[in-house]
Amino acid sequence: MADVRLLAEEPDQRHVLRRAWPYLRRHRAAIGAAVTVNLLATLALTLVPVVIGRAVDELIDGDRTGLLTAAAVVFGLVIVRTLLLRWSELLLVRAGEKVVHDLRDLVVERLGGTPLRFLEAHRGGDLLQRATVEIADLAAFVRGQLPDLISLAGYVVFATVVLLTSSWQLLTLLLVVFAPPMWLLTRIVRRTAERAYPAEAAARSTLTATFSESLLAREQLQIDGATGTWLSRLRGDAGDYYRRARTAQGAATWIDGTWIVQGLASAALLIAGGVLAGNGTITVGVVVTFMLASRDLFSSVDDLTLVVGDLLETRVGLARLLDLLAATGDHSKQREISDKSGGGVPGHGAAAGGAAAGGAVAGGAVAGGTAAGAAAAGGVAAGGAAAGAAGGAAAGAAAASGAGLTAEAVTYSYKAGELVLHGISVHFGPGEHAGLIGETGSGKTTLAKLLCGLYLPDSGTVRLGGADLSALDAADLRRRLVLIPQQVHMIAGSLADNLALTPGKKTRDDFAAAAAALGLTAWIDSLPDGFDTDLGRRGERFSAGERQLVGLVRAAMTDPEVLILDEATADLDPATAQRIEEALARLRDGRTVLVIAHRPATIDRLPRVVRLHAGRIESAGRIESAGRIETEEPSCP
Ligand SMILES: Nc1ncnc2c1ncn2[C@@H]1O[C@H](COP(=O)(O)OP(=O)(O)OP(=O)(O)O)[C@@H](O)[C@H]1O
Repeated sequence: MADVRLLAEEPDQRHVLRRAWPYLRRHRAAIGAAVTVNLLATLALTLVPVVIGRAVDELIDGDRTGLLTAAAVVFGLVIVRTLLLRWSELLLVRAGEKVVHDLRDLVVERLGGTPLRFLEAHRGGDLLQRATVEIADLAAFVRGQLPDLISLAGYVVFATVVLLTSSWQLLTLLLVVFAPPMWLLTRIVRRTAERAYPAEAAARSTLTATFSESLLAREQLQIDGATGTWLSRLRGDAGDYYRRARTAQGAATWIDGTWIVQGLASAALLIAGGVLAGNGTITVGVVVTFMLASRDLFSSVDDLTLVVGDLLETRVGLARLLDLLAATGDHSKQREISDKSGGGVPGHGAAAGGAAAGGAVAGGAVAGGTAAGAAAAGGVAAGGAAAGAAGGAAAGAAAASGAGLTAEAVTYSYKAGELVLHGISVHFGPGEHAGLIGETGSGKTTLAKLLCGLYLPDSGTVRLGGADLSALDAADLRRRLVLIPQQVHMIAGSLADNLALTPGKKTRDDFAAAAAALGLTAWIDSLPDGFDTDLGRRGERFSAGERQLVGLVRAAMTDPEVLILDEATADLDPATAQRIEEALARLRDGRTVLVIAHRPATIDRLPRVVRLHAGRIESAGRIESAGRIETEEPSCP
């Protein structure tokens, strides 16, 4: 089984910020400005107890003007702090929202480009949780707690400096009475939270996944009478989440211990301050400054512990998000590397290395009835030459149109050690029309997904016009090779909304022209609102056959070189089957078409049929279908 990096349920929490930095770096100026303004606001607040302490001393000395000046300065500081804080909040929220917005875009982009195998290896609900809820939690933290976190942390630092400059004796006492128990409590909270929060997040994700699967499978569960069994599974997951959430809440109760520590520290400071002021070591004003500043310091540390609790929770979400970005980033990196490795074929078979084989198979050498041009291209051309020979042998269907599609010794497994395809070698020549048949589970759909690049083979190669699929640019590949699956995916909305899901921008005229070209105008006109017909959620008002008609119209607009149709097995009423056959007949001219055929009528119409049996091409097997008997020779070397 080819490597797919699986997401960790409880990803590594270490160095999360450092790992997040590459995604934050481009916003560093905005973040830096916001943090600076926030710290200036905090500094203004820190100076208030100092001014009040001075005013008390001046009052004791009988200087009433000093008191008035102090009152004015305090008022000024409060105004400055309020304005600066508001400004910093706006800056922080703006910078934070930009980061979150970028992350959201990146996740959507990465998930869109990630191999199907990766998506299939994970529960949809888990991916959804990471891509939506965890980003939303991050956004809420940025908006709600991040400004507080910075200003509280800043206050702790500034207040410590103020206390140190006011009285080292009282600061020493404070450090002895307050710091050790606080350090111990914070450690306990951190330790318990580090265990409890990731476990809670993982359990929540499992519950979301189970819940979303119950919604998706609701019909099936009711039909099978399995609702009870599923509900007990859902209850089990909910119970597990409840237990872990309680443990996480238990971790938070440790935070209340800080009140006791603060009370003890205040009492000790008051007594020591009184003694020191009494013997003239410090002034009463310094004691006042100390008491005010230390109260603010306590409540800052208190708030900080709470915000740090939120921070730890957000860190878990961020770590899970980074895990998703790293895993999906690995895939895009792989594609990037293969794009740069010289196999990239931006156009139709025109790139170094792939060019000769691609060009030859796609239209040149083979059309002229010789594989000589391809043979001259060396290594890559070996596939092309063989392909040319095989294409020529393919019931004379090889035309000077479309591109040849070749599987060379392709293997694939969904689970390690359990091969579903055992070294498939097959070639469909340019312009050839062929069928792929075989019993249920023989691997037809899997082979189709490999042939169109949705899966990458564990070993072996798939070539389009001689070029390795994995080296082709993804967007180019999607334009050149279209797969219409058994269950065409539809989105909520109208027929027009669904038809618009093709590369490039398409207008109503394009829809109408494509439908007309496939002989489907009468069918569109028969729909209640034509192209505006509402198809319901995920197109559930259309049968599987009608969805395939939508797929065929999309394919006509994309105009690919190769079309693979995985024929629907269900819901094919005679009228729809007739429409599909007619549309396909009109669409197949000038391109390579492979149909995974289930119905005898379809098989009969195909000039060549390849049979799969238990993941192997049945060598020299006899293909029997509705009165026709052919011999299929493996057509790849
Ligand atoms: N996503 C998947 N994860 C794990 N196993 C899978 C997956 N998809 C298919 N398989 C297994 O791979 C094997 C081949 O399945 P595949 O769908 O390719 O067969 P098929 O010939 O197309 O069948 P059908 O005619 O029923 O569509 C089967 O044993 C199937 O259970």
